[in-house]
Amino acid sequence: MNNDTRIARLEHVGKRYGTVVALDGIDLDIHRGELLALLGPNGAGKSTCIGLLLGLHRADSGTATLFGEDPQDIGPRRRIGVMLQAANLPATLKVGELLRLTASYYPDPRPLAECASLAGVADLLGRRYGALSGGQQRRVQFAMAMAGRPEILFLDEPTVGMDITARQSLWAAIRQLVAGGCAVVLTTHYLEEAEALADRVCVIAKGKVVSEGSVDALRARVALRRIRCLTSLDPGIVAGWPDVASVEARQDRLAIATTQAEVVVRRLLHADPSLSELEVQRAGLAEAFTEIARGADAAQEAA
Ligand SMILES: Nc1ncnc2c1ncn2[C@@H]1O[C@H](COP(=O)(O)OP(=O)(O)OP(=O)(O)O)[C@@H](O)[C@H]1O
Repeated sequence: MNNDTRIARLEHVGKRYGTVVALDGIDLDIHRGELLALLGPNGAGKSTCIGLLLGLHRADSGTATLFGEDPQDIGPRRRIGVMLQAANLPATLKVGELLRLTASYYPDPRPLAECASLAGVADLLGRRYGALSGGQQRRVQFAMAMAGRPEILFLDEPTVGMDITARQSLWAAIRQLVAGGCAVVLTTHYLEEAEALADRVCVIAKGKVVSEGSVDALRARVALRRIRCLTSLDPGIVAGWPDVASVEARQDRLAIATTQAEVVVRRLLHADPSLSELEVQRAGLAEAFTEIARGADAAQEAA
């Protein structure tokens, strides 16, 4: 990607909390208008990366920059929007009041009605924040995060606690912001969320980037494919065939994992001519992620 489009950077950043190494010389670039998903197990260092770019912490070594400046300066901070995991907002304020207050911090705020409609909180404006459900509160936080027309939006696990409809409408709103040129840095444990939204995925483990690329590129690293079918074949026998990595059986349905889908499909059709509902799928991001994390662990043990 073109270096001129970089708007936020971590360069060789190290960060410790006492004896805990949270970031171990990490490099990360965020480019204008992209949606970058940060993935990684609990404690990998994702929130610490975001905290450094927001100017909430200082790096022990290396540098963090936002629009080429120190993230603790007010200039770059006016150009970002944030939705953190924990938001401590005054419970007695009404949603409309919270949105107006947030807009007042910015030189050219987005109109309140637009924020409310994008975040799906237009019908909550008169309600007290503290009386909202967890999912509704998250949507209000999202509306606040975009109030200043940010050039980068940091979303730390934004859809935790949301039902499926709320999650999908938040995804639609995120897509709309990205289409309008806003960069988004998203951390999530929902891999289908990264799969649905991300241009680029960075997998972090133990304070380092262990893998990086498009969703498709990461998926392609996993050669495994999954065959599903309805068959009377004995799962134990299929599990013993060459090239079959695993077999899961539920009643007459089999799910077979293999790197040689064509070979196994041919053998299945030959062994059971009445086999039906055949499906072959490439592994998803979830499988790729598990394999990358396992590979990173093995590399660390070998070092
Ligand atoms: N304020 C703090 N004091 C002490 N240790 C901390 C602090 N914040 C984070 N850590 C430690 O730093 C490491 C990285 O934490 P971080 O919150 O960045 O991980 P994460 O990838 O965001 O995890 P999660 O997916 O659980 O949110 C962890 O070992 C965590 O315990």
